[in-house]
Amino acid sequence: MAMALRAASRVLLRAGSRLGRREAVDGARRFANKRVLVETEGAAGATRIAVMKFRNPPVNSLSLDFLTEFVISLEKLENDKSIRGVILTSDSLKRGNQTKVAATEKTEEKRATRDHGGRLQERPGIFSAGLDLLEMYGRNPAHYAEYWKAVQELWLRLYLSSLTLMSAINGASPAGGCLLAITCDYRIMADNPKYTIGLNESLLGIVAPFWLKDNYVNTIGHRAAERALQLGTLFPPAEALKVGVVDEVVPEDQVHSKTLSVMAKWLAIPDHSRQLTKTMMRKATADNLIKQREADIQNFASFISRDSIQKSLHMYLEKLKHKKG
Ligand SMILES: CCCCCCCCCCC/C=C/C(=O)SCCNC(=O)CCNC(=O)[C@H](O)C(C)(C)COP(=O)(O)OP(=O)(O)OC[C@H]1O[C@@H](n2cnc3c(N)ncnc32)[C@H](O)[C@@H]1OP(=O)(O)O
Repeated sequence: MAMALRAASRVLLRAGSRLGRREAVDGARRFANKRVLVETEGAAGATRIAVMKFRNPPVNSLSLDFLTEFVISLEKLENDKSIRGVILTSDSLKRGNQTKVAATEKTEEKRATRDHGGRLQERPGIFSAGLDLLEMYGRNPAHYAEYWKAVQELWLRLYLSSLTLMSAINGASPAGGCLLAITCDYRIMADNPKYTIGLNESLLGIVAPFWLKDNYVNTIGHRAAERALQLGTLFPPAEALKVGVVDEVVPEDQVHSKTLSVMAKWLAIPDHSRQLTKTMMRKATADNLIKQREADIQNFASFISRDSIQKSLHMYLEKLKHKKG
């Protein structure tokens, strides 16, 4: 009987659910899609916290597949009544023995950093490189529309989430990476001057959409957002803290523990009053997009299809490819 149970549980653990794999690890629970790993902490029956780790090599860009998996994972957590708080972070760790594959190799796999066993690796020190430039360059308008709908969906889900969301920013966080962070209720950033955060779209020759601009204004205020958006400012941690893009800066090895302790304070507040307050603060901003979603998709598709914009993106991609260091 015991053997049969063990065999059955092995089968269950191996079986991939529609949403991804589910495993039991050291008492904690986890499920994983290919690009998002979700680990939950806390005893069964008690309030639990989930940590969503991005692992979309090489730079956690928000590709269509990543956005889809992210939304599925978030929905799953929203539906789990024992989960009240979620931490967004990158799975990218400093690892040794990495080799950057030649820039002349074009496919996604080949662009990634690999270890000596040839396995794909995240590049270290990146929270998220933002929207995937390859989803916005050299594709057709139908693809742009599909992609933008997915970007909107993720933003709406995060911005209106009833969960307490925190970001543990353990790396560079430009543009769409900053978007992920500023949808959260609280942001803690690693104190590493190599990491920057902000909306740098203007440097790429593109423009942040109005709803992202609104989210930024709600976070850092109108004047600071006006200046930072025009200049495409990427703030190092100390400046990000000063302007209010992040709420705390802590030594890199304390980002996770600090986020957990802040989360515990937030979870001491009754859910219903915190959630109603959050909705009161955010609904108008989200409704502004909801009522004109389709027009926003069409605007994006036609804007990004323009020759001049494609040319800017091409130049930016080339610059990234040939940059030193
Ligand atoms: C009229 C108004 C209408 C409204 C229309 C709206 C318009 C659209 C607005 C959309 C809003 C856009 C938001 C965005 O998020 S755009 C993306 C912005 N992201 C960036 O600028 C980040 C660029 N990347 C970097 O700065 C660095 O890569 C980074 C600091 C993240 C990491 O540096 P590192 O040195 O570690 O790694 P590499 O630079 O060598 O990069 C490794 C490979 O990854 C490729 N890469 C990097 N970023 C991206 C990306 N965002 N998407 C796709 N690919 C990316 C990079 O090219 C390297 O590739 P190779 O190995 O082939 O060289």
